[in-house]
Amino acid sequence: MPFDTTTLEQTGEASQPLALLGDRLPGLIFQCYRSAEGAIRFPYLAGADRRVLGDARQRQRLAVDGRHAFDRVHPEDFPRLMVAVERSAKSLSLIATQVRLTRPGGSEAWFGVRAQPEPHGDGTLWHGIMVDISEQIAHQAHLRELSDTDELTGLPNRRKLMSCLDHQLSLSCRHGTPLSLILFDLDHFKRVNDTWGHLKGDEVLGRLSELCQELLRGEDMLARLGGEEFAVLLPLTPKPQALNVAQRLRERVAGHDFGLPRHRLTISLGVAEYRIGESREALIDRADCHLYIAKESGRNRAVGSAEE
Ligand SMILES: Nc1nc2c(ncn2[C@@H]2O[C@H](COP(=O)(O)OP(=O)(O)OP(=O)(O)O)[C@@H](O)[C@H]2O)c(=O)[nH]1
Repeated sequence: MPFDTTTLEQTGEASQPLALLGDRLPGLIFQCYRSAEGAIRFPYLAGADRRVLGDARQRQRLAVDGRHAFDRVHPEDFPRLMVAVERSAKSLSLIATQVRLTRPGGSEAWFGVRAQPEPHGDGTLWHGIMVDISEQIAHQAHLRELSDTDELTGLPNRRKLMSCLDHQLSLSCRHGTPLSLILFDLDHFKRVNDTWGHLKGDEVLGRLSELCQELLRGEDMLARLGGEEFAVLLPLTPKPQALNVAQRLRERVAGHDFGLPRHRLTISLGVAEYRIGESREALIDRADCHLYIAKESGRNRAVGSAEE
């Protein structure tokens, strides 16, 4: 049965309040029809945000050929949206997803999409709603950032390091690329707190973070694990190069004046390169074991193997 686009708008008197509401509704209500051959049309569009799909003329065209509506979807979100549409058409299940759309002026907005499908003629008809959720997405990003950041130093915290480590380990496994981890710890930091006070200790931790950050490449991740313990994740880096980085960090800290009268600060470092297939914990344990050896063998040194 061919799809009649007029029937949806000719629903009699009862449609009058709905049409008024539709214009003012902060969002977008739509019907989307896809034929068995894959042709897409938007026979019904309403709501204040319908303008996201273009001016009146452009929207009228969508009633005949809806492909251009998808030009507004962010390229990163497009495949996910298409998968959701396919799955929904096949199983007649609700589409519930989030996509970025480019408004006609060029600005980008996140929309939450919900659409219920039903078989119609030889194709599928969705009844859907889209709401601008940009503020919620920004708020969520802010909360995520807070939960991933160490308050004192502004560095990524342990939680963030662990999730990046998981990601980098899977890349390393898949592509066989090297990956190294440095764990380091300030030597005798307790003395700093005991002698100059906790506030000065905090200041030292902040300055130490800046110093180390300056030495590292953009793709390396410096994180504070807690207390006076830090980690550096070095993607695409085999152990000899990671040991070089560790030595440079050590020298940089030992040569820096932290403003502590007659006192120089040093760090001890443990370095380990990821062995394809080992667990995250095993890698951390090996780096930690090397750090322990560095401490035991006199501090202010970088250790990359258990034999040292
Ligand atoms: N100021 C400050 N001190 C901290 C913070 N977190 C941990 N510390 C201090 O770091 C010190 C760590 O002491 P220890 O674990 O004995 O280690 P250390 O004195 O550095 O000795 P080694 O690691 O063996 O060289 C303690 O005094 C903690 O109070 C912090 O956020 N701020």
